[in-house]
Amino acid sequence: MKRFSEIVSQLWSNKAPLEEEQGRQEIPIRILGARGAGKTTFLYKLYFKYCAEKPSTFQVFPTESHNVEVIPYRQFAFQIWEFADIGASLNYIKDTRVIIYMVDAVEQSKPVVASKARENMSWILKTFEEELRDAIVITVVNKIESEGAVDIQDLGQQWITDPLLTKGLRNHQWRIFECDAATEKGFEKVLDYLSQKIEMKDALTVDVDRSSDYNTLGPTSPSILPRSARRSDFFLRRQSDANSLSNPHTLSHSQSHSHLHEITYRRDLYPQARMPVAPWEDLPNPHHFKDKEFCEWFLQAKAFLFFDHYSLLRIAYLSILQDKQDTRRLLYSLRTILRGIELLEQDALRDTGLANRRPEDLLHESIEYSETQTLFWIQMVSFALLRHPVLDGEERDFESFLMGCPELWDGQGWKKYYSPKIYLSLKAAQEFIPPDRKPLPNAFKASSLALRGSGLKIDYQVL
Ligand SMILES: Nc1nc2c(ncn2[C@@H]2O[C@H](COP(=O)(O)OP(=O)(O)OP(=O)(O)O)[C@@H](O)[C@H]2O)c(=O)[nH]1
Ligand SMILES: [Mg+2]
Repeated sequence: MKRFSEIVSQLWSNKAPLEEEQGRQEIPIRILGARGAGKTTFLYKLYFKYCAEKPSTFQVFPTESHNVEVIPYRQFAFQIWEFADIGASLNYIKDTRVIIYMVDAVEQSKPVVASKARENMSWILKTFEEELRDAIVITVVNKIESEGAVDIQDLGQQWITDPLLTKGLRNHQWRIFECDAATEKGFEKVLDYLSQKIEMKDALTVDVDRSSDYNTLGPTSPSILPRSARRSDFFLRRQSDANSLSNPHTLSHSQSHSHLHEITYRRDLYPQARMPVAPWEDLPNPHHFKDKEFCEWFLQAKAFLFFDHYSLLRIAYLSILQDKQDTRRLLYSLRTILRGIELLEQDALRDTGLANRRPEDLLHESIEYSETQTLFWIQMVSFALLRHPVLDGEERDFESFLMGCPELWDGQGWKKYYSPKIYLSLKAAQEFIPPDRKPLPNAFKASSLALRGSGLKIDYQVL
């Protein structure tokens, strides 16, 4: 094993003594990737950051076979190996806990290079499926600060829509990270993520007592919990908080989503849905957005940390106020976003090994997708706007609007109009069903009203 640090250890007096590595749990990590991706630079930038003073000149040469260093980080000693190419790594893949697949962000803009990387990764995952069963697999997009670098969201999208890769990654909680080894940007995110994952896996597999008690896991795995999802806001309860075992919507939840997932929309009409590829904790909390940002983010169907009743009312309000609202697009974005959140939740649950339970702490406040429920709330907001119209020239943000409409705060308000049997049914999730208890308050024709905010153009009969 060639340890660069052993060769140069005489040169720097404050190199971390080997004893410091002792007492830490050693974690084998393999960095794979095409030549020139920056694997050696990444390793030695880490080494100089955490183990030794950086020399005045630091030059990397193409790796002949492999390099390895031990980087102390938190309670771990990351034993990081990087290889010249895949061939050089084959004998070492089976004994690793982490695979980092590194790609060059600039090179990835070339379709041939990008597809080669995906092909290589698929091959590794398939060939070493058994050996890598418990490994953490991540992709690191290096040189992200360079001109011509790809957007990692786009790259992530390519990876998760590649059928072979998706198959290979299905048993891994794969994530994509960006970094720039030249400037050391993004290093901590990668190391923090790995530390956290390893900590969680160890807690589940080694300490049986702890793994059986979710509460003891909580503090050790903060990032999987949608912490910012637990709002302290005074209004609005979870729309589906009436869910219980006898709730037909709950029972048909997975079925309902899988069906909805099959609904196809004309992609040329709408921006392509972006599935969440960032680490869970990086997703934005919708309550932190200003109205305009929130609307833009939503209409691009980009992932949120959660999407609650409050967010639904908000997008309804903002889109009604826009002259060219497009309800189909709204439904499309909402469906995509909620599906993304559902996938993240499953991921988080799988991380905790508690897939068969829904521990209280993991419950976020996201609504579930339902066409009837969405259109019902759009209609309620529309009605509220009739009663509290926004005058031309008046700027009223959603928060102020909502403050004046307490009737919207209660997520259970639908019960006056619908029986739970209808409102929570699978059919209602898939298509709009008119209320069975009493008619919607403003079942008007959009063209018959001149007030701003009343021009809801929904192509549903009831409207
Ligand atoms: N601009 C920029 N250049 C980088 C970055 N990381 C590495 N490089 C450069 O990319 C080139 C290749 O880097 P290496 O670290 O040798 O890449 P490698 O993956 O180890 O390559 P092989 O050993 O040949 O497999 C070198 O010239 C590095 O200086 C980065 O983040 N930004
Ligand atoms: Mg190298």
